[in-house]
Amino acid sequence: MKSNVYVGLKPLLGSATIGGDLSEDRYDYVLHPVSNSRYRDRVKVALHQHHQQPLDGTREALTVPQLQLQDLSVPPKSPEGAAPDCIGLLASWVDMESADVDVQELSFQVLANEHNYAAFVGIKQLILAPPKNLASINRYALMVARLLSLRDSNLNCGSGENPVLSISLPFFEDSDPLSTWELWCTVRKICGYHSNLTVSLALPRDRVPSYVLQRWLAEPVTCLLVSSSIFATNQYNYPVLNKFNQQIIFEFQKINGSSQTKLSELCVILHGVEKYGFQVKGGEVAYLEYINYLLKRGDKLILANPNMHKFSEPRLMPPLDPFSTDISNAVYHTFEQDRTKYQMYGKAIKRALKRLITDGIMGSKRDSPLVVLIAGAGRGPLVDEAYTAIMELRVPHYRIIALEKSSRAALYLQKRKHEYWKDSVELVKDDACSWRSELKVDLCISELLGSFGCNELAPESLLNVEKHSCKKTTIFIPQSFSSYVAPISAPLLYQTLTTINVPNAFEKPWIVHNIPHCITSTKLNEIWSFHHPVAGSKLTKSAVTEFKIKNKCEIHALIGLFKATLFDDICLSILPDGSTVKMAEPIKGVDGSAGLYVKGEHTPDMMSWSPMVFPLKQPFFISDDSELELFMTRNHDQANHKFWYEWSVSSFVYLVMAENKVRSAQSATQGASNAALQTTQNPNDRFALPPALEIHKGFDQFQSTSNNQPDESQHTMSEEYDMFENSGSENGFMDGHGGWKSVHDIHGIGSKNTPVFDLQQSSQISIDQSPTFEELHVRVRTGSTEMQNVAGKFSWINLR
Ligand SMILES: C[S@@+](CC[C@H](N)C(=O)[O-])C[C@H]1O[C@@H](n2cnc3c(N)ncnc32)[C@H](O)[C@@H]1O
Repeated sequence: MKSNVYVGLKPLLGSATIGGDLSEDRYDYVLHPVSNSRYRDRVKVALHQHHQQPLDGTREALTVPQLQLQDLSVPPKSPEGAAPDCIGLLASWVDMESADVDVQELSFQVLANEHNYAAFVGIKQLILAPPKNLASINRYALMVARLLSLRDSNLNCGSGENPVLSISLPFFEDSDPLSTWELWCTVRKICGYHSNLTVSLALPRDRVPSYVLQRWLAEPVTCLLVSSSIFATNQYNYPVLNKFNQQIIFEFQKINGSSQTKLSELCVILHGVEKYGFQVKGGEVAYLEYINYLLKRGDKLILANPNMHKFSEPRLMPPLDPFSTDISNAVYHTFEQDRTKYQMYGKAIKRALKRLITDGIMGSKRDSPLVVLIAGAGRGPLVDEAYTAIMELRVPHYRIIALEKSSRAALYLQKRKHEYWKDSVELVKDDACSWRSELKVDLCISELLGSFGCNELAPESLLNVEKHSCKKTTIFIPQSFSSYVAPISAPLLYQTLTTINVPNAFEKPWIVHNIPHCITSTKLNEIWSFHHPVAGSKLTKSAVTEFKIKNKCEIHALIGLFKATLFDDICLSILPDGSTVKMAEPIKGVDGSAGLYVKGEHTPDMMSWSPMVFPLKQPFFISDDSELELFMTRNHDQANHKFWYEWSVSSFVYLVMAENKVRSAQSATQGASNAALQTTQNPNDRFALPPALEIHKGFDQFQSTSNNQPDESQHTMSEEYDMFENSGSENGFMDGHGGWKSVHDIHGIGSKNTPVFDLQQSSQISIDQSPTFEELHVRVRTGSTEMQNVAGKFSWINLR
């Protein structure tokens, strides 16, 4: 197990280069601009000369000079150097979003030169300044995409591994806490979810809403930028971080870089320490010592808590199919490590046996023995639990039958029978689906549960036993189990599925182990459940379920989870702790009242099941205050011996309209196949609209209505030079507000050209609510995905 969290420093601009300053050796990384002001000046001259050429056919293409040794802030490293590794800062004085094609080209060439140099000398990561203007975000993103595509040419000419490009952004903005995430989402989408594109976040000055933190935890964050200005001092005048920033670092530490495909590490980068270092006890180095202390404390906590540790690699696996294939020995071995699961089973078995005794099903002087069946015994751990319980309860007359279809697992059962069970367990090597016996079972124990509950076909497997070998009083362990779903944002999952060498990977369910994801709905929904005996109930299910989505998000998949009631109140659950769960049917509380909502709780320390996901072929963007409707099926096709799932989602928004407007809207949408307009006059049967109705415009909408394009014909020389003049020196962090300040300071962007993403101005439209007409709530479909795995074409289990 390895921690992949490191500490870096951005030294004062113009201070010694790598290895020159001893204090830098205490860091894992130093952050340096790739080129210096000399290069900027040379580029400036080149542009000037270009513009002085006559505007006729003789004008030569703009060519930016190559980097010279004197232009470099990061000189080529000698291999024997013990200096810390370098993270490069790309030039922030270029204008990636310029409408002037010359400036655009110049900007690209500068960044490309820096990028190619970084690739050549082996710099693993380059940090890019944020976009300056939301209205021209497409130009920014396309420039990033162009830089990322340098990859192929570099690799072809043997220039070494291309560096990761990391866009620096504030954690959030007060006016719209997800606006910086949305910006990132737009850029990475345009860049095709490139695996070399990551984000570096400036730790905030103010508390982050938890949904924003959750969102970022699933994104490929490679650096946390920590300005010395956000530190407070403790009673001894040492620099310390606020609790919420400590929490942010800890949460990212738990992720341990596993949200990225390339670097798989996180660097906490301190900057500006020279500004306040003299004011705090311990000086500049006290900041580093404090971050090291936080990371050590975090590591200890993580290692002490098995539920927390994410120090193992993220993995994507096809779900196990113990129904139609045999499980490998290694998988059995892994199952058997989970003591918690067997302890829960042991408890449930003991309690069920006691119930059978008190109910008189088996009296001490009974002639017929108590019959316990373990259906799908594997290598025997549940037989152990049953045997131990029977011994402890001194059941005088019993039969234990271990039924297993795998002949290899049966070999282990045979060995165990002689060594541990004193030959008092009967072994049957057979398939539960066809097993016939004269016996009637009192207690039927099985563990045929998948991560989605029913996906390992427990209902199908036990049907025959229920029909032929059970009686009315038979107790089943588990008694019942339910499947739960929720939409998730999981960029790494999407990236992995686009590159994985599996045909139709998006049409199949997967098991995700340690792949960071964020549940984007307010609740998880129970979708269906099975109660043993299942005979008489339908094994095919079809469900429509709705989720409320409060905050804009991009959905990559549906997560599937389960909870099983083993016996009474003894449960196994992989629902996330603290989640709110909406049940399919109201359930009775202890006070007798019925409710739809319960709190989810993961069985502590249980590790056997990782979540299942049903991927979406395309990332699905959903705006604030939307509803997501999931359609899902579980298909048991007896005639064709085939089992499969199908799924698709649609998004809706609710509008409040005056009655006459609804009528005109309805006629406008008539015949439109992808738009559904439904009205309801009862606002309580759908989730409530915001009290003062507003339509929160999404980022895309802003782009399409923006009129901010500069008039290219009015381009002047003075504008060209602004690009160079605005690259002022670092300002104190204390004198700025908002998260952008910290990001700008990292790049030395002066206050004069502060990018203004005035989302407030553009994000809301008020609707006149004067109550002239009766208000109607209108449900408008805003998007739909394709139905996936139709008819089990790509993913199915053979029922034969
Ligand atoms: C998920 S494993 C659990 C095994 C055991 N409880 C453990 O913890 O190792 C399910 C077991 O049931 C067996 N199994 C699945 N379907 C079966 C069937 N129809 N008949 C008999 N055994 C079955 C599999 O071979 C496998 O050994």
